[in-house]
Amino acid sequence: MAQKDAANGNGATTRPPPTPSPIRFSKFFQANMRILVTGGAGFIGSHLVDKLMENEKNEVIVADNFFTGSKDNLKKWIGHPRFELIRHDVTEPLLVEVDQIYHLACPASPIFYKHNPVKTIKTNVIGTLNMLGLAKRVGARILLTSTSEVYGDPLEHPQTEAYWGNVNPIGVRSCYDEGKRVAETLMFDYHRQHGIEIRIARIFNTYGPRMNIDDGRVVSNFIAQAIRGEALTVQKPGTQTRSFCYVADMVNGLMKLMNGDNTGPINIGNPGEFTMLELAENVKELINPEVTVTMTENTPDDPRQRKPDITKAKEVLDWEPKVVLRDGLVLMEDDFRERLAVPKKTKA
Ligand SMILES: NC(=O)c1ccc[n+]([C@@H]2O[C@H](COP(=O)([O-])OP(=O)(O)OC[C@H]3O[C@@H](n4cnc5c(N)ncnc54)[C@H](O)[C@@H]3O)[C@@H](O)[C@H]2O)c1
Ligand SMILES: O=C(O)[C@H]1O[C@H](OP(=O)(O)OP(=O)(O)OC[C@H]2O[C@@H](n3ccc(=O)[nH]c3=O)[C@H](O)[C@@H]2O)[C@H](O)[C@@H](O)[C@@H]1O
Repeated sequence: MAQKDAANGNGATTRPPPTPSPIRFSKFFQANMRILVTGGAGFIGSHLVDKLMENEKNEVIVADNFFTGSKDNLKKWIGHPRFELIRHDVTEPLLVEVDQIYHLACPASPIFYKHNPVKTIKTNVIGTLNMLGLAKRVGARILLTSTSEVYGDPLEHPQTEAYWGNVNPIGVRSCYDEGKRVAETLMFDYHRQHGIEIRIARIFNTYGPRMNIDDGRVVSNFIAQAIRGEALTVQKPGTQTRSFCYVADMVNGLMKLMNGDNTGPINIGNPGEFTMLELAENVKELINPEVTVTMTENTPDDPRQRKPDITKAKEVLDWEPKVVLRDGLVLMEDDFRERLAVPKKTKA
């Protein structure tokens, strides 16, 4: 049946979605849900895989080129009969029989996505096109992890999904934020033209265990610096804001979106908003009060403020984040201390 998305305000679809493979209707078919996670060796992807694998009815396939991800993040599943790991670059077509596709593959930290901007935009555009082609071929539902960066340097605050954004189309961040905007366009065009079942999550800054230690993003930088006893590098002016979501909350939101009825786009994030100076003070107080805070140069087009309006997520997904920043930072500290081999000092 054609998916009705009038409620999402995006116009009616013109065609019904493709039917799944005939084997689905075979009497002896083992009715497991086959789920592809692109970018599943990365930070959010590997936490999502852990959660999906908890359900014994799920078979999970990860496709990743290991640019910023690692097999280490998935080591507990390698060899498991319901799990497969494929070294694959999403800029090349992929043919697998699956029911759902979580499409996460894309470098996310600004230092990585700016490293090879042409590759970043190819990943967003050709990669998403390839995954939509796969969804069309096998009749799978596909979820795209878009980003709050589609709002650019937002002039509306907080950001609702109705805001069209303020994005520099030719700046150094454009490979990522314009790339994700085109990816969203492709998703809706495949939905309207071919009836593909789509879901779009607009993710706001997410943090937690397993982030790359030298990832370059602000939470991982500050925590690693505090543990190593180095100065926390606040980029100027330090009054810019972000809203940080703990990864377990994020994964719950993504799964609710995938398994619900609304195409999105839906903001998934934690509305608790902090300046970078406030974040540094929190990390310092919780992890190492002896470190100093140093001001460093910023990069071009850094958004000055960002905070999700999550009214839609609450209403249509019955989702809201549970972990407050100070609790999440402590959970992340334990993981970083273990990987950096720097145990917590015990009080004498
Ligand atoms: N973490 C955040 O704060 C955040 C915010 C907004 C959106 N997102 C989106 O969520 C997704 C996951 O982000 P993350 O924080 O886990 O980042 P990450 O860098 O840890 O994970 C990305 C994964 O994609 C893989 N990858 C990159 N290019 C690929 C390609 N061409 N083919 C196959 N695999 C490829 C990487 O190797 C890595 O495993 C991304 O799409 C990102 O844009 C993340
Ligand atoms: O949530 C999102 O939508 C996007 O957020 C991040 O992009 P950004 O907010 O720029 O993330 P960071 O690199 O962590 O920077 C956040 C702020 O911290 C500042 N910063 C960063 C690093 C640092 O050491 N010190 C510091 O003050 C930056 O100037 C910036 O203002 C992610 O990296 C993107 O993948 C994601 O799509």
